[in-house]
Amino acid sequence: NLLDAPETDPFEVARTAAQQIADITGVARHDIALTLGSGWGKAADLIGETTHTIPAQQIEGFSAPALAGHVGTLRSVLLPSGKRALIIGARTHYYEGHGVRRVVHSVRTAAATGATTMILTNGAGGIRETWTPGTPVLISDHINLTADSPLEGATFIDLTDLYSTCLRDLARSIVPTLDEGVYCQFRGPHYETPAEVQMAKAIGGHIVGMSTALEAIAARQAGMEILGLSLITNLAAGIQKTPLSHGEVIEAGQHAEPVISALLARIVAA
Ligand SMILES: Nc1nc2[nH]c(I)nc2c(=O)[nH]1
Repeated sequence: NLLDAPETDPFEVARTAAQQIADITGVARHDIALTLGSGWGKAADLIGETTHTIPAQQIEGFSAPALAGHVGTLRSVLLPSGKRALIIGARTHYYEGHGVRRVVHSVRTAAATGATTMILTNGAGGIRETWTPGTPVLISDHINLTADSPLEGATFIDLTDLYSTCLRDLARSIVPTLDEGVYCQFRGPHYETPAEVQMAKAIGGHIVGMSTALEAIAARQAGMEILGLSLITNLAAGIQKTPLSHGEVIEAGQHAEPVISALLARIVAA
């Protein structure tokens, strides 16, 4: 993959990818982009009319998906407002070991298509006991525990209000019961030990996951306004008394799907 070569300019690859998307879809500019994580896949069908579905590996810099439950496609969706949404169903996770450039390529590509709003969704573990599996929560801030960054060189970027207060207020105006929390991105692919979950809690985290933080930093670098949403599919290790199972996680996501997809559709329509 082009992005693996150090001398490659990742923004050049994103511009190429964006041009390919424009050529294939005939859509010169997309206004909003959404990355749909575990449990959020149905939202694409509810937010508007999909006019084009592109296998992600056809686009420069994207690779085939590594995880069951994730589809490797890019979709152009016509919203009722006439605006265009780019739906990224081809997330690369940091734990795949392809490097941080590949993790954030989809965000950089979305920005290059013209999108100014980035909605990042994921499936995650909850530290708050009140969040039963299937609960969607707004991300208010993040703690990046990957010890990595998508930024290269002396690019000092401010991350204040990274998860737009304005967009969170909008989401809450639609669903007042929406809670929020601080998202901790771990490297994975292992889930946290109970001690690590207690550490995350002690440092101010409420949600544990393996995505999103690095993507949000890249979205801020691209000047996008960001909304983050986690679907709590399990209580984090040690918070619940039984061991975690990937099957349980997928099942909780599928169960919550219609509810959270409708929520996302209403936020996008607003
Ligand atoms: N790190 C981490 N990632 C997750 N993704 C999902 I779905 N559940 C979890 C979890 O409990 N921990």
